[in-house]
Amino acid sequence: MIIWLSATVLVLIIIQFYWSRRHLYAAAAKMKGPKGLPILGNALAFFCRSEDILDRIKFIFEYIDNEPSRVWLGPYLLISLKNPVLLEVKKTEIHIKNWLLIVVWNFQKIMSSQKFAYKHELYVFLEKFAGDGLISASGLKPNYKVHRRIIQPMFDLKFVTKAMPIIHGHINICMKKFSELVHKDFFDVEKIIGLCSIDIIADIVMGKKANLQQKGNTGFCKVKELLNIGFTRMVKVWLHPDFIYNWHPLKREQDDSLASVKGFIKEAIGDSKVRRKLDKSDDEFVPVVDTFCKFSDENPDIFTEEDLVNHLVTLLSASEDTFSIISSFTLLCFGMYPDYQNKAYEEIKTVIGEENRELSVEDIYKLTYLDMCIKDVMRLFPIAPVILRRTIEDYQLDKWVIPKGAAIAVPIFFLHRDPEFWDNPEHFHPDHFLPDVAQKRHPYAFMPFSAGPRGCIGKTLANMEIKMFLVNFLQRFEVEAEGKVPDIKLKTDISVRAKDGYNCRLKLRKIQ
Ligand code: HEM
Repeated sequence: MIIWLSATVLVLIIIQFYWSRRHLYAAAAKMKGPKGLPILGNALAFFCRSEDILDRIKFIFEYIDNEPSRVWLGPYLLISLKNPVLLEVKKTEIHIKNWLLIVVWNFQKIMSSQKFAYKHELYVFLEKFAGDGLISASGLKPNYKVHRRIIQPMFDLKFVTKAMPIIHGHINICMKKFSELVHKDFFDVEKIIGLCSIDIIADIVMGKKANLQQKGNTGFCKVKELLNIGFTRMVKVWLHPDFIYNWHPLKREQDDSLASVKGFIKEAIGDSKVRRKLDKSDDEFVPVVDTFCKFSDENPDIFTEEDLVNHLVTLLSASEDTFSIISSFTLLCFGMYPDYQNKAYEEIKTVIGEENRELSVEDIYKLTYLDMCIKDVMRLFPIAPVILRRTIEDYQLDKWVIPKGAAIAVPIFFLHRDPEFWDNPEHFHPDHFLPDVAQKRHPYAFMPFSAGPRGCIGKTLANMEIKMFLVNFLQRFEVEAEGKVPDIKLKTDISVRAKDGYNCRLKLRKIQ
């Protein structure tokens, strides 16, 4: 009797579950997409080693053409919008006002619309350690917008300009490390740049001297590990239920990494309290942690102690290795395509000269060819291969319905290599960004920093760091690498990376 009753209850629960989601199934049935299994959908594609996840994402998305297409990740419906025109939905509104018929072309852009500025439920696995930090916050709670409005201006050009001498100091140390490796065998440049990247972020965001370039990697704080664990959990649906995950070795790793990160942050907050008691002139650089702590002290209701920690975890994770990954990929590309490297160097020689000196914002803005090179690197190797937005109401998109509760998946990696928008999609080809060529391209065909209200707040800082690094590097060294871009094997955790490292060989530049 009890078995019969339990079975009936279970069946009723399953029916109720499917019935409540019928609008998702109806919408998905009208879309193309890879075949999946009942319940699991396409989730088993990710039953693989972590380093093969990008290949599996590629495998799934290669099925997908320019129409909205569906992928089921267990119970989650992801709708891929690969066509940038669909990311910018044209909707006609007709109003009758004072007997006049007014037709309004309302360009409701998915990427730039507040209506689509909500992160999908899958980000909850990042929220587990970064709480309502900007990257993981769904955006549904009112404090998201308030916090974004407070934090975004903290990374403006004024902040970056003041940070430039500090960044320059760390890059100088990095150059000394590179000069020890000149004319040696191939080595992974990211191992050197990565430490410089952490030294910079520890200094300008956390107000701490990590000195990893001098001391070597001493474990620092395990923020990268945390992000990777969160990402693994996002894509592997069998790790979603807490009762399974809590027994998995990743949970212990997560607890251990979180303790290390929070310990580091608490220390930085303590140091900040001491530092803020000292008098400072207005021109002096103020690390982000001090601005945060001051704001939190003055507005404890808006910016609680918990918010403070969550935002610092987020900023550390967003900035710890983004600079080093893009700079390393750029060196790899320059090594593989020496003509472009020479052209970038010639521009630096003309604009800045051959002398190593502190750079100004104006210097950096004049380096238009270098800018084109970096953009093409970010096209080929976007940090985030796919981003997910949540739909909060049914949305009619041409003949399709994007149902409430589905995720809009924006496959940035695939947009960036779509032959419809790029002449030479699989190769490093800075001419993709010649002004007259770029002008003709759809703006959403290139989104390395995402776009709109959930776009990256660290864009100016990242661009400046990368360019400062490359100017200093190219003034001193020539880089060589084997193969061409299609030979670089890629993987992704939270960021796209080179599977086999960024192996380059250095020569001292001959100054003519
Ligand atoms: C080359 C370097 C960088 C790239 C390519 C990059 C790219 C991105 C992308 C694609 C997103 C959207 C993520 C999503 O929607 O899931 C994002 C968001 C974000 N980035 Fe960056 N980022 C870079 C550097 C930085 C740096 C240095 C910082 C810190 C200062 C930073 C802070 C953030 C934050 C806080 C968000 C979340 C914004 C929000 O949702 O309100 N990023 N970034």
